[in-house]
Amino acid sequence: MNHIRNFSIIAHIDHGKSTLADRLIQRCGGLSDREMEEQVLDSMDLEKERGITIKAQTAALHYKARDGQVYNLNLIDTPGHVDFSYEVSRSLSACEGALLVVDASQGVEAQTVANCYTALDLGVEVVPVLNKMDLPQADPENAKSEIEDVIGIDATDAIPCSAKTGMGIDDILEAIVARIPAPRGNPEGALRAMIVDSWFDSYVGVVMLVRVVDGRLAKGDRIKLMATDTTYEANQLGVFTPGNEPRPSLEAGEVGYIIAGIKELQAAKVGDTVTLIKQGSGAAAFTATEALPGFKEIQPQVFAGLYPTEANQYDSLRDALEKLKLNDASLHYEPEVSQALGFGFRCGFLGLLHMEIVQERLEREFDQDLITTAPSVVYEVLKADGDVIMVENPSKIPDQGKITEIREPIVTVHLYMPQEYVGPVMTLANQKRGVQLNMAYHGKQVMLTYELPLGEIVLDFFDKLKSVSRGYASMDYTFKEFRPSDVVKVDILLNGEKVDALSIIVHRSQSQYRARAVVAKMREIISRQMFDVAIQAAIGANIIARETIKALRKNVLAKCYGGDISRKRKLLEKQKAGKKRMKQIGSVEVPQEAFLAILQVEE
Ligand SMILES: Nc1nc2c(ncn2[C@@H]2O[C@H](COP(=O)(O)OP(=O)(O)OP(=O)(O)O)[C@@H](O)[C@H]2O)c(=O)[nH]1
Repeated sequence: MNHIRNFSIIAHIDHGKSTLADRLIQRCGGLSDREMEEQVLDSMDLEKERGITIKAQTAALHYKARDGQVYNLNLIDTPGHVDFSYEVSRSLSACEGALLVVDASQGVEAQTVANCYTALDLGVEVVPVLNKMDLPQADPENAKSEIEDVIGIDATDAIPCSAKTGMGIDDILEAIVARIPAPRGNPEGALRAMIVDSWFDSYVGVVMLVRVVDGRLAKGDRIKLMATDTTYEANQLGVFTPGNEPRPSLEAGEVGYIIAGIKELQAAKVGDTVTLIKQGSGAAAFTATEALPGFKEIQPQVFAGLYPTEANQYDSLRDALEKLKLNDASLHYEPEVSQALGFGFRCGFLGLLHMEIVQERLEREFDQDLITTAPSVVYEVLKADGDVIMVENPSKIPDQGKITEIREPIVTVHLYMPQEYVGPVMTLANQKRGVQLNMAYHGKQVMLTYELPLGEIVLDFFDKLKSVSRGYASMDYTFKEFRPSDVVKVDILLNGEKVDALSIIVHRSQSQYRARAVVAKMREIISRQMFDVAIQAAIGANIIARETIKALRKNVLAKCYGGDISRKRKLLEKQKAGKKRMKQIGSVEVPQEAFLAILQVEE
């Protein structure tokens, strides 16, 4: 164990995390120059385009240090967005150290701060690295003082490097060996290995990436997953280099994979503990009695309806969701019927980004044409008859007369920002019905603690936070409780017909304002039809806002004179193409954007 170092890389987008990881892998002999051309660690196309790493991956490196000893360095990749903060905390907890990569020409950026605090909270040793030193505008002194002021760790020994030219790479490897502690844990104890990540492979089933904390696992051992209380046989073990390399066993301190014939990703939950089951005398000593700390059951936070634009595409949407779910345990879905949209699915996501990713993959990889309804959180409703129900779909909230109380989810939010943005961030949090709990200083960095309704956060809080702080503020949040709140359902009516898929839930104090804004936005979005279209918003039977889209006076073809067939055809084709992502509701054509009007309302 003395020769093992487990570390991850914390970096702001574009500061060079992937380039540095590839450089370390290359230096340790894992990659040829040709492979180096392709960045390896970000494997999904989508991730590349968005620049975020969604699936944690790993590489076991062998490094011969200046002391002549060979070390086994395990790089564990971490995802980088607030929706995935639980995964981040699990992958960081599998490490003893983390490289904090800061672009020396840019200085510290907000996104890294929250992850850095997570690492420090977990007792992970943070080693600052100043990247992009080859750039003429690199300013290492400034970057160092920002690390000290903003993050509050000593940056005297920050390592200057260039992932691009290779400068400083050996110094980083030496620092990993010298400054990051070797893993602790009991090699003789009962096996406890934490699932850092898991994914589905169509050939071998579920692959679990684990960090062995105590004990030892050998090929063929029977294992138990403690949270789900299921048992399997560990029929393949190995490490990633970053390609997979089979091993007969995994020892305490190591990071590697287990393949155990698991068919369903839900069985191998991130953060769960793997232990051993053995038969015979003294067998009990191999089975851990206590799981590793930190496991959490991940619940979807945001729900939205996904509907095919064409009714006959329902089966293919279901197949696509099924396939996506194979590799995304946090995606939930169940069939749902909407009067307006027909058959579709109510889906649960970790957050808005996760929702966007799923939607995009369905469209791109599975060729689905979708209508997505506005995202909503889950509400707890106490009905007049004493029943308590959970409601994930605004249109399913019972009529007002049948409700005693609606409780909305409240989260505790930590907001991190440089001092000068405290004012605007507080204003934003107050606007969103936040209650301030605390304010703490870390150097020039401030941490505000608030309680906020999750419903306000999922709408646009993150984007607003970024815009009021010029990108410098960051946040993380955890669920606290359901709390009674004066929220109401606002229905939207098109030509007098209630459209269930357009219902939203808002706080009563904002209902007038938001209803008016949504209706006005929809008037802009829905194009003129052959007849007048009335858009109304109502709470129960009370209409609280109204707009009218005036009928088109001429039809499209009237614009074409005489018999210019080709022009007519072009126009019609254009209309047809424009029909995509539209839904006929009653006699009104409603485009996708109209369903998301609530997201576009400015405060
Ligand atoms: N000049 C210079 N450019 C670098 C260096 N390291 C990385 N880059 C460039 O910076 C950009 C971002 O690098 P990435 O490695 O993709 O950054 P990342 O942090 O992994 O970004 P994401 O994958 O988007 O999170 C790329 O265009 C790299 O070529 C460096 O040391 N010097």
